Amino acid sequence: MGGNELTVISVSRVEPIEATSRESGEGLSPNPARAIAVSFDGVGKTYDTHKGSIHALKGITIDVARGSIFGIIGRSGAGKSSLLRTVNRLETATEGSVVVDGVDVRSLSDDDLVTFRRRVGMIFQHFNLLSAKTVWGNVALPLIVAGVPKLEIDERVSDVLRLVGLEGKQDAYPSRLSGGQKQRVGIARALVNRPEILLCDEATSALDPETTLSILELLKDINRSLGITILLITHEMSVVREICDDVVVLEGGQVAEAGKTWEIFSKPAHAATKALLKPLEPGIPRDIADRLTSAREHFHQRALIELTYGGNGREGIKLQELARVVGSGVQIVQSMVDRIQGHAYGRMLLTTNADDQVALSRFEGLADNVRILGYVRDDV
Ligand SMILES: Nc1ncnc2c1ncn2[C@@H]1O[C@H](COP(=O)(O)OP(=O)(O)OP(=O)(O)O)[C@@H](O)[C@H]1O
Repeated sequence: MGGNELTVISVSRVEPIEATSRESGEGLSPNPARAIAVSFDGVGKTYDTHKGSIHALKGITIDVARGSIFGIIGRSGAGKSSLLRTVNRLETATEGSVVVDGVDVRSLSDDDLVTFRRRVGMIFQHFNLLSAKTVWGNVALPLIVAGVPKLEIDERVSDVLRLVGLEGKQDAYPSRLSGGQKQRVGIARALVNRPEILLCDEATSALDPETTLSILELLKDINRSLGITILLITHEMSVVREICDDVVVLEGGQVAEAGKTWEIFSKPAHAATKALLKPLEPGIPRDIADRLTSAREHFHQRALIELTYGGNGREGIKLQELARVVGSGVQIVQSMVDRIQGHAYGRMLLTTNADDQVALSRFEGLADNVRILGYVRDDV
């Protein structure tokens, strides 16, 4: 799609998908039962294979807020897909309950399941488009299967194609589309039934970074303007940081930790979360790491001090406070500050020739954590 990938989509031009949450104000409802879109309660999943039973999920209890974007992360094999697929019963939970907008998914008859699945759209990493059908044919298919009259199909398909930025592409075949355009077709197909929930299984993993950003913008737009709750699996932590309100970290089929994205990212508690977030850590610059010693070997060496902040509502390091302690032989050698959901978090590396205890007490109060990483020669 080239430049078109960056088109900002205005969703206000199309009919809102059946009033569900924010559109109708339900997302602000004081009734907590109405504020939950998906409730997993003690969910377990066991696969019986010829090699024995695999306990993919154990005792998963989490709520997904209506109108939120909810990230599911975890290492390979942690149970992310199994959990996501219990929502539209592509996999049936073998224990506990999955309640979607008040419907206990496990109790649905086959007929009711067909109707229910129209309320839950899904998009996939590899788009799952039918190559012999045009864009129009792919997007219209769920409506044709549901027996919707042709005129209405035409109207709804052109609405969603406009929504995802694919006007004029209805006659193209998937082989003629870029990865980003194919995923837009996948999103249009998922939205054409006017779902209340959208499940995304690694929806951006096959896309380049620029296209990923444009698809994330589109998902955010859909979530905000149409109030659709989004459950999203990804292995890209930058995707979670970019769009998820809440996140659950799975490990070995269980919940390792769950919470607001900014809290989990700024203060990861579980080893699995720390491992997943490691690539986002700035690390120690190589030239400094190479010269770092664990003990002060002679008085010329300066202590390398790490200040980390975030997760406590602190708005970053105040320059005024920093200025009070800097100036006396303190050098900033690396600094990173970022914001998630309006909360600052980050890390700063400093060197100082002050005595360890003096240095630590000086920087205490400036950050949430202060520690000496080692000692370097004074020519850093
Ligand atoms: N249909 C199946 N039959 C048997 N075992 C399965 C099936 N689907 C998943 N599993 C097993 O269940 C466990 C969880 O798999 P799942 O695909 O849910 O994890 P995941 O976190 O999504 O992994 P990945 O990131 O690699 O896709 C794994 O041990 C997997 O091998």
